[in-house]
Amino acid sequence: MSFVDGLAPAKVAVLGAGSWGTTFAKVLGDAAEGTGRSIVLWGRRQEVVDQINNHHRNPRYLSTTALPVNITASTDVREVLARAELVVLAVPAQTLREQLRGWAGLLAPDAVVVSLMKGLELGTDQRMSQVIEQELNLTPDRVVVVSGPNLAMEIARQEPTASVVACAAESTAKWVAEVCTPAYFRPYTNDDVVGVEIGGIVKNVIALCVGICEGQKVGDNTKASVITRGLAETTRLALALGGKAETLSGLAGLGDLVATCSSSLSRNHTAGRMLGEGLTLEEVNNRMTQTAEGIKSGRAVKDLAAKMGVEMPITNAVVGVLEGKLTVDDLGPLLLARQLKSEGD
Ligand SMILES: NC(=O)C1=CN([C@@H]2O[C@H](COP(=O)(O)OP(=O)(O)OC[C@H]3O[C@@H](n4cnc5c(N)ncnc54)[C@H](O)[C@@H]3O)[C@@H](O)[C@H]2O)C=CC1
Ligand SMILES: O=C(CO)COP(=O)(O)O
Repeated sequence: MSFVDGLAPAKVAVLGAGSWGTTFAKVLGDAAEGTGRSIVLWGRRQEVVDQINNHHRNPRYLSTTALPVNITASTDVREVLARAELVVLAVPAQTLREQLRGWAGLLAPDAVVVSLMKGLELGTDQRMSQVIEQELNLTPDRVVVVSGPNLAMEIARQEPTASVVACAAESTAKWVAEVCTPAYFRPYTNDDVVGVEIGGIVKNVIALCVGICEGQKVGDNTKASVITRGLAETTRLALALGGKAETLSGLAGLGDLVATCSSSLSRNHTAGRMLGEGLTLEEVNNRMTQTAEGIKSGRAVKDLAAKMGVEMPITNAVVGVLEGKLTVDDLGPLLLARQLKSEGD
């Protein structure tokens, strides 16, 4: 198998044909041009799969993007996973464990698994790489996380973007980075899987808060304050879990936080804005057609931080709003009334 012998994979499976799964398949497909490598997408809906196979498009998620011809799709996960040396996972975080239980026996024996997901599992407070290791019985050297300022729509338009490919084993991270490097996408490797995942998870919660600010029509000082203090609490959690501070000041930390908190393309930012405008969470959920991970992961982050003894006031306040214990108008006064402290604490 190629991971073992160092050769690039001949087949890559991407499970999840939503916004990011489809876009990342395009990244892989463009990078594979002229190599003979095939990219096979698994989707749940026959009409999505048919559109990809017959028209090289996924109009449900990426209406204007033409997909490379080396991408095919199927609803048959067995067929998609057969002989795939690299398996990329892009389903909503809270559904991953259950999905993996059905897929576990179908993976090729030496497959490397990549998580594109930015969520924390409710109830267990586990990161997606931990869920993958547990359910597929994989060692950390075969589990990779891709994360960074990666708004799918911009990448689908081939706008220059950098990202992070993280794995405990540098050789695996390099192996994966080499197959996802088309001209418009530049991955950097990193061995800090914890820091990379925590950066991607918590920025969604902070983006909900910045979205709330936007919905309330407060200005840039407030949003910059939330972003900066949001990064401080994200970094505290990552460090407590064994992550590195420099990861959080890199692409998967600050980079993703800035992209998500500033972009109207972000689903978390959009959901926050609607809350800030006065919609209830139920109304927001009814309007969302794509996954906004922060809505559910917020609670898991709060629980994990409490378990680790890490102070996360912005996360706690956002969860208070999501759970109906606080109104959006309570947020500012609550956060500002906290006891004064040193910026570095
Ligand atoms: N869209 C983006 O710009 C980015 C998304 N991500 C992350 O990627 C992950 C996936 O997000 P998107 O593709 O954007 O979401 P999406 O909402 O666009 O697509 C989710 C996909 O999962 C499928 N799905 C929904 N429920 C499912 C279930 N119960 N079992 C199996 N499949 C199910 C949907 O049919 C769809 O194909 C999330 O964790 C997100 O945070 C990360 C970076 C960028
Ligand atoms: O993770 C993302 C950008 O890096 C996408 O953010 P949203 O899930 O909020 O759209």
